[in-house]
Amino acid sequence: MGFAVSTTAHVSAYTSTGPSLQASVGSGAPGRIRPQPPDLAVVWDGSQLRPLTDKDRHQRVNIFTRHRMAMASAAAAPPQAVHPGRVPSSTLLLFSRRLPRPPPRRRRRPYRLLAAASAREMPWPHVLTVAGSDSGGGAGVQADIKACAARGAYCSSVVTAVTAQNTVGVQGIHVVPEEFIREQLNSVLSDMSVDVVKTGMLPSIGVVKVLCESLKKFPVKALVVDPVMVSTSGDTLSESSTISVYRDELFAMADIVTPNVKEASRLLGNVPLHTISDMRSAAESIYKFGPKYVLVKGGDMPESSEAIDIFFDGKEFVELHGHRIQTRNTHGTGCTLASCIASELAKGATMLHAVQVAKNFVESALLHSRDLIIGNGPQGPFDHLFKLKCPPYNVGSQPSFKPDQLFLYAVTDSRMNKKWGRSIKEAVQAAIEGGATVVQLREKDSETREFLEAAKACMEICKSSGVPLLINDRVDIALACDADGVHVGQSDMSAGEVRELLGPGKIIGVSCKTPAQAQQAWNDGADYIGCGGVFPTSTKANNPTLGFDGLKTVCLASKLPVVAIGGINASNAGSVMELGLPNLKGVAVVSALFDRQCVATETRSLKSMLINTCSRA
Ligand SMILES: Cc1ncc(COP(=O)(O)OP(=O)(O)O)c(N)n1
Ligand SMILES: Cc1ncsc1CCOP(=O)(O)O
Ligand SMILES: [Mg+2]
Repeated sequence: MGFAVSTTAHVSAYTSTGPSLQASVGSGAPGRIRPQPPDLAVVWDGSQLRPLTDKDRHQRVNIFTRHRMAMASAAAAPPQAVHPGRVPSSTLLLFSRRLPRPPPRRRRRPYRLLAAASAREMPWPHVLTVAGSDSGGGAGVQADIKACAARGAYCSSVVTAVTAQNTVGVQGIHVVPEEFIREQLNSVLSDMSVDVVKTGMLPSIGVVKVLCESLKKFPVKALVVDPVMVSTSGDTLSESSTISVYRDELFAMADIVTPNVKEASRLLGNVPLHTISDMRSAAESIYKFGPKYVLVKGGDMPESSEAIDIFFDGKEFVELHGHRIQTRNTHGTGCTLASCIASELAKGATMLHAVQVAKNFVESALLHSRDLIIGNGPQGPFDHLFKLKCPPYNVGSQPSFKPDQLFLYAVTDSRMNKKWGRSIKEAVQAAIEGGATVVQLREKDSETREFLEAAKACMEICKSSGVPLLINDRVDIALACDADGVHVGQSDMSAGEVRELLGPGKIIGVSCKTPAQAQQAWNDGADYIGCGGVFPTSTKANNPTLGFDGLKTVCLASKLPVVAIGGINASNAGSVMELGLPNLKGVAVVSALFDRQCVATETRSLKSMLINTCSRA
């Protein structure tokens, strides 16, 4: 008897016997998750089964509530026979009665455990695009998937139509039957924890209605409506009769609607839109159809060196100014912009921020793609994944970070260096000599120019000894001296923004005191987290002490390797490492190394102590 368990998914068997549930012999291979919706979903809280709560829903695990009665009975009489020892608490269990082969000699049909998902598992921001396929790959579903990928969101797709299309224009359209669009929507929305739905080509009234019905059945965090009606080549993609249902039904459900000036004009009965003031009026009129925000895009407005968009939140207008990039490769910009907005919303951004990020992204992509040649027509596609070709991304090296480098993490301090009469360079040299495995320059008082000079000198030392050099807080200094990475705290630039600036090859650390911060660091693309202060410290003022309990809580929640910091020295570092937390990779130390006469000696003895402790464990 028992559960077949793997760390991320579990397949086993489960029987319902009257009002209570009992475990039965495990069957099926660990790690396989069946795609069909389960009949029963319950949460294992570490000691018993309980029904799902709203809180569970916010953990973004897949939750199905098709058989509420079954759930209720599971809660009413928790099965004493179930002791899934290795199933972590807060685990969502999904069961189905649909067995591949009904097992013999059982009076009742057993529930088969389909999957278990820990609430701690990392959510991946998820955008569902409901749009048409562009065979040329520049717009539609293809653009949406690339845009979401570039912005770090997962993108599922419901295809509403298949177009035969290239850089010349649209040669043919095959609309997917409405019932099959409904089936695709059902498949994705019933299973995949979609955060944001983004719409593109919705070819008919029926398709818009099917979408509205599905969204009522499966509500999502946000709906981004790009009212695609006519392609840039002038071909009609949506019957003009859909305009009324767009306005009356879909817009009312939308968080943002993103027409270009031509679309805005059509939505408003072909009113002429020539000026910024016309765009503002159009945004106001479209807002009255019910969306929370409107973005009227002015990229097509002639005779302007700028691409000005109007953002309206019902009260205020924001004029968003961008550069007009001179290129033929603009096919798919609308789809891309809307998908980027959707991705940012899925990641938790506010609407205006999402729009600004999306606009910047499109502008950068156009800039990088302006000389690309794909196809012979007047409208070429652009490169959504241009960043893969940008300098920090193509240096030919794999991201260099290895978690074991956190083992003895030396953090410099300008005041201590002054006190002991040594330069930053001398301090770093000594720490490396003593065996520091990574160095951080934490220079709170230095002038920028002086700091940069010192950082450049330290880079030379670190490079030649193979020890990564990270810069605390100052992304500008890190960029200027080509440091190996940056460490940021909760009030510094976010790790996501730092990643944008540094690229994937650099190391990014984030200070975290809570599981939520650790989760965010992971979402933002950080490489490690620093957690502390573990012990009281006078090096950093007003820094709460977490103690072992706090450190443990954060480590258990973190998907990233952790370095402990705060009041750590030779007498307590061993006890930190002896906590035996698998992702706790080392200790970060300031005063115990640098507020001492001989930095190299202190570093060496702390390292020996750590090595001894860890080799005993
Ligand atoms: C490894 C490591 N962990 C935590 C910190 C603290 O960073 P932060 O929270 O930004 O505080 P300041 O260092 O900026 O005062 C760190 N520097 N390194
Ligand atoms: C930067 C920082 N972040 C949390 S505690 C701390 C200071 C650690 O310094 P020390 O090792 O001297 O206690
Ligand atoms: Mg900081």
